[in-house]
Amino acid sequence: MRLNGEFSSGEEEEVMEKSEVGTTPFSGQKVVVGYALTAKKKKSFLQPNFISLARSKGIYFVAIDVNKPLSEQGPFDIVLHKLSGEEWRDIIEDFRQKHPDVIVLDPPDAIQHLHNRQSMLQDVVDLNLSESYGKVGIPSQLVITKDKDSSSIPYEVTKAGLKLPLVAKPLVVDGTAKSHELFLAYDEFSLSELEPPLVLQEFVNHGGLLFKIYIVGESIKVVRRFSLPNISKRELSKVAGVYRFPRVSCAAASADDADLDPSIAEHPPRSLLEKLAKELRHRLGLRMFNVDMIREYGTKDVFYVIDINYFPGYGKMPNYEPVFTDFLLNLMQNKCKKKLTV
Ligand SMILES: Nc1ncnc2c1ncn2[C@@H]1O[C@H](COP(=O)(O)OP(=O)(O)OP(=O)(O)O)[C@@H](O)[C@H]1O
Ligand SMILES: O=P(O)(O)O[C@H]1[C@H](O)[C@H](O)[C@H](OP(=O)(O)O)[C@@H](OP(=O)(O)O)[C@@H]1O
Ligand SMILES: [Mg+2]
Ligand SMILES: [Mg+2]
Repeated sequence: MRLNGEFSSGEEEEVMEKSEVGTTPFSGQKVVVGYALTAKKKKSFLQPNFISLARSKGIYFVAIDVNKPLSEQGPFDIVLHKLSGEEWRDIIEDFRQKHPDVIVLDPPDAIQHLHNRQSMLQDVVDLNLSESYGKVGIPSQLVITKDKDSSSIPYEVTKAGLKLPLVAKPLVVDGTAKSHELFLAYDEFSLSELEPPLVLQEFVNHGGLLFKIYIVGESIKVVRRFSLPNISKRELSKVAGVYRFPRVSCAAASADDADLDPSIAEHPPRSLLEKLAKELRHRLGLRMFNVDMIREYGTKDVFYVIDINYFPGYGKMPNYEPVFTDFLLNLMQNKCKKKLTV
């Protein structure tokens, strides 16, 4: 009998027999993880090695059929999801309300908070980290709402006192390629070529290196990626215009093995990352996200968070297979403990 469509095992799909359920460990039980992911995400996240390791620990992944009622599928212990659109948000929220026993990763409202480049960074602003951890802020930024005319942007920028150069980012991040189309602006007048809604963020020199901090529950992994190079005052005085730039800090831009100036490449202090991750997990109400952080060039401990992504490309995080397997098992263990104490 087929249980909820397919199991993903890399390229091939397997069918799970109902009789298989309940034969391997999690305290003698299987853990069934329903997933609702795009084909791209499924490919990058549910890699064969991960599926095998998880299965050896009793974790099974089952594709959710978005065309069928969610409550009629499963039963699931955990639901993993990253799909865009209001319809899906309503479905998953309704499911959470009706099935409080199922761990939904993560709540749709909390994910939605990261879909806006202004609200995503607000919690970093509100953080009050003791300076002994290092300083963490966000670059000065300005939101240009949809109702604003492009021609008013230069005035708005001057009024807000933003310093050039600026990075112009689409306000809404909705999983489309367009929401990752970024521009560097060397003068405020050229910004009127861009289409609101936008976030205009001061460009912070950071020696061309970015720290990607992956958070999975309690676990924190940091990787280094190449980024945009410093922009000198001289360059700024000579160049004008807005320039679209490609996805600079993607996985192909790994700088983990590069021979770099230690003052640029040294990881942010562990104590700072632990405090930051703990606070953000709590404030955002999310367990699966990453944070893009840069160190201001010429400083030792002045950091800026420039981006936070929900359910990022974990398939590119070193050692993601055991980290995720343990994460899922821990969630189950904690759920059992809670049940026992109630
Ligand atoms: N304020 C800034 N100062 C300096 N560099 C920046 C700034 N903002 C963005 N960048 C550079 O541009 C890149 C893309 O910016 P950002 O991470 O905000 O975009 P994104 O489309 O959300 O990326 P992701 O693929 O991580 O979701 C960063 O990785 C960094 O290299
Ligand atoms: O540099 P990372 O790994 O964070 O880049 C991510 C990117 O930020 C998005 O989270 C992508 O996920 P989707 O938004 O779901 O497309 C990731 O793609 P993935 O296919 O690798 O999961 C990027 O890697
Ligand atoms: Mg980013
Ligand atoms: Mg992003």
